[in-house]
Amino acid sequence: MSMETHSFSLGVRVAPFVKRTVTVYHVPRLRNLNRTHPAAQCILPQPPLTNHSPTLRDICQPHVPTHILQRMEEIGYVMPTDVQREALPHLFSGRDCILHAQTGSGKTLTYLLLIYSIINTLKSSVQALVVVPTRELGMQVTKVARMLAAKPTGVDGEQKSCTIMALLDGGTLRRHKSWLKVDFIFSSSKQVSSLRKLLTSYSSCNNRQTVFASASIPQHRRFLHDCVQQKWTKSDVIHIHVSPVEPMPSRLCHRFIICNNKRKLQTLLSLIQSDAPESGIIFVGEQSEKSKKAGNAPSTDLVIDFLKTSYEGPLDIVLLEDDMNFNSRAVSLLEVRKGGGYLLVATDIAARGVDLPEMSHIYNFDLPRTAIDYLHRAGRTCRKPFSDMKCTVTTITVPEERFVLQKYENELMFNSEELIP
Ligand SMILES: Nc1ncnc2c1ncn2[C@@H]1O[C@H](COP(=O)(O)OP(=O)(O)OP(=O)(O)O)[C@@H](O)[C@H]1O
Repeated sequence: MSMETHSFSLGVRVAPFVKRTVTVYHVPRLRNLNRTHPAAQCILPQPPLTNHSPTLRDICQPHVPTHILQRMEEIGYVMPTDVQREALPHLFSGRDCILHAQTGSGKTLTYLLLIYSIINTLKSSVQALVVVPTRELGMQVTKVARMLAAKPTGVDGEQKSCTIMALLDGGTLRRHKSWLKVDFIFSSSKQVSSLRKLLTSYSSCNNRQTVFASASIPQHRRFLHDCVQQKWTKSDVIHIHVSPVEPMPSRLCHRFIICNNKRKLQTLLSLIQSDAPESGIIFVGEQSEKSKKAGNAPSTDLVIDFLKTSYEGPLDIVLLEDDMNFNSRAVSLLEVRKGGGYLLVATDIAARGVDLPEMSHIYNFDLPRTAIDYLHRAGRTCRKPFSDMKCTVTTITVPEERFVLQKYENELMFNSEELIP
């Protein structure tokens, strides 16, 4: 099972007695499934919003504390996105769910509203656990959770806001230290086995509510079957699949440009100069072990050095890659979140759920390794629900790789427009 998951613990002050625990796995990539389990139910999209559509408050009112609803509306969350409208009633009913919806569609708020509908901040023990693949994501989900938990403006009532603690890199819960280490994408068997333990030994699917949230579940029926067979979820788990025929937002414009390897850097510069983006992410492939052994500089350094000497535009150039230590990565993300124009040169660590709503341009300097990686990189843009902001993903490819991009187009059902250099 190759899974990436979101993991951070809501360290709220709660009592040993727990009404219901919630465990959420924001899992951007799940193993393929071939069979539908009879008990599992698949929910397909409902009709689009009309002016009589329920607001988030209408959907959440009986379940989520008023002060959280007030904060939610203060932040600007008024109308539900499709996944929120479809998933929340099932989540509030206590059902295990697999939330399968596009990147940037609001899955984080969906499971946080469920968590706030359940935890009791006057009692002390851990009542909810969110598992994410990288520290950046853990901090991001923590930030949204803290925003929702803050006391609404002008409310003096007794309602105690809860303390949100991100347990990153081991955290204080000793017995769970092994799997609270955040900062790896569950790909190796060792990492996946610690996740299996989390799913099956540290707690049972019968004494918790389990939610998987993902923008990509290739052959999702098989994953659904595994969930029930391996007792990761209860047998009546619901698979909520929003926009099943459109894995990526329709307002995303895909482009590609063919050039030889020697011209890639210059081609990137010309693209940035002609697009003049307000901000952009330039995804670069991770350096292979062979290239490291040969003492070559990583592609990220080559791109950064080239842009620092050749790019004369107004945007700051920022680096975010796996090999950086956590503090340097946190500084880079802080830099980018400050707003203002920037070009973020990044490896795929920035492709997992990082939320930069103003991002409009994505450049694949190196081709993503898989179609799912393409989807998650592309998903770093088009992150403003209800907005018609035009967003583009441009892939720079050498002639012999064109067929790979075509394969991704077929798998993810999109078309790319060719730019002539
Ligand atoms: N109901 C809403 N109304 C307006 N904006 C929303 C709403 N729900 C979420 N958002 C915003 O949409 C953006 C994307 O939300 P979020 O990060 O939860 O998406 P996601 O589905 O988890 O994406 P990914 O699959 O990439 O992790 C965020 O900036 C969030 O603030």
